[in-house]
Amino acid sequence: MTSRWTTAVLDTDQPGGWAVARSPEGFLFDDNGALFPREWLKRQDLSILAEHGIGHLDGEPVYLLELRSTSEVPGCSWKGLRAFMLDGDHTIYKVLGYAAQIGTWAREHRFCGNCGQAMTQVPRERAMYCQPCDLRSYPRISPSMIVLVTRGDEVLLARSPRFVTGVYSTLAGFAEPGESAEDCLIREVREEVQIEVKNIQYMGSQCWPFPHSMMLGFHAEYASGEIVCQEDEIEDAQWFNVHDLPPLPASKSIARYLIDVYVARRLGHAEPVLPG
Ligand SMILES: NC(=O)C1=CN([C@@H]2O[C@H](COP(=O)(O)OP(=O)(O)OC[C@H]3O[C@@H](n4cnc5c(N)ncnc54)[C@H](O)[C@@H]3O)[C@@H](O)[C@H]2O)C=CC1
Ligand SMILES: [Mg+2]
Ligand SMILES: [Zn+2]
Repeated sequence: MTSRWTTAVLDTDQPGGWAVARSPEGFLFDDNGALFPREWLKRQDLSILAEHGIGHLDGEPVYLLELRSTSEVPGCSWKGLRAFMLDGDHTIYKVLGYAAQIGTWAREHRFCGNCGQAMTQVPRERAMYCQPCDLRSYPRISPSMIVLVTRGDEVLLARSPRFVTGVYSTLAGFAEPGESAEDCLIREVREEVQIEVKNIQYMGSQCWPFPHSMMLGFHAEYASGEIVCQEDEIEDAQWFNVHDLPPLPASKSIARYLIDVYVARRLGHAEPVLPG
């Protein structure tokens, strides 16, 4: 099956195509969704910081208008990326997730980190360039490990104070310089719950554009230790029986996938598919 959405670096001097608009309040949308005819959108009263050609949807070029501030557009409203993930078409969420990552990165790399001078967009490449330093900055991606630790019929799930009330999820954390994926996973589980794990198995990955994580998902078995929650980071962590699980993360997340796969295996059900 060919993908409906492919990323590309498009020339913003070319006319036509679709456009999405992103402000501090999220993406613009109306009854037809978040994609607007680009020429129409550019005639609206928007405070455009930058324009990026980001790819093709069903063969049509798509651009991002990154705005300085939120403006009123008649008949339209603004909505955050998370809401598009939860209730929208998955392909549109992929377009908007990519747009959000490019918009954030370009906005945060307008000036050279080495000399402080203004950087420029490199034509035909997704990079910002500082001529005096001959320095290119590419979109930032932050690898994060996410792991479901299990002990027979039990799974280890935890709550961060940032989660929706009642929801428990798998453990996760950002890789630090000098670490392998496995080193990071072992350290994060130790730090967050003081548990040791064994038999680490890679399960799959997922782009998580909040704002620029690349989630690498694993399964690991419990080896030793008693749960001790990390202060401030982990509000509660428990072993839950697969027959008696708490409220879980959103169905399209890799956290949910890791849990659903394990439960399906234990109960002999069909395995779910990880949303790309
Ligand atoms: N897609 C999914 O199913 C899930 C995704 N996640 C994502 O995984 C990522 C990591 O999870 P957390 O438990 O929050 O991480 P974590 O356990 O490493 O703790 C977060 C702390 O890491 C530091 N930090 C923030 N950004 C960083 C970066 N880019 N590199 C290194 N350190 C950084 C900050 O001190 C922050 O308070 C987050 O982006 C989170 O949204 C987490 C759970 C589920
Ligand atoms: Mg964490
Ligand atoms: Zn420079």
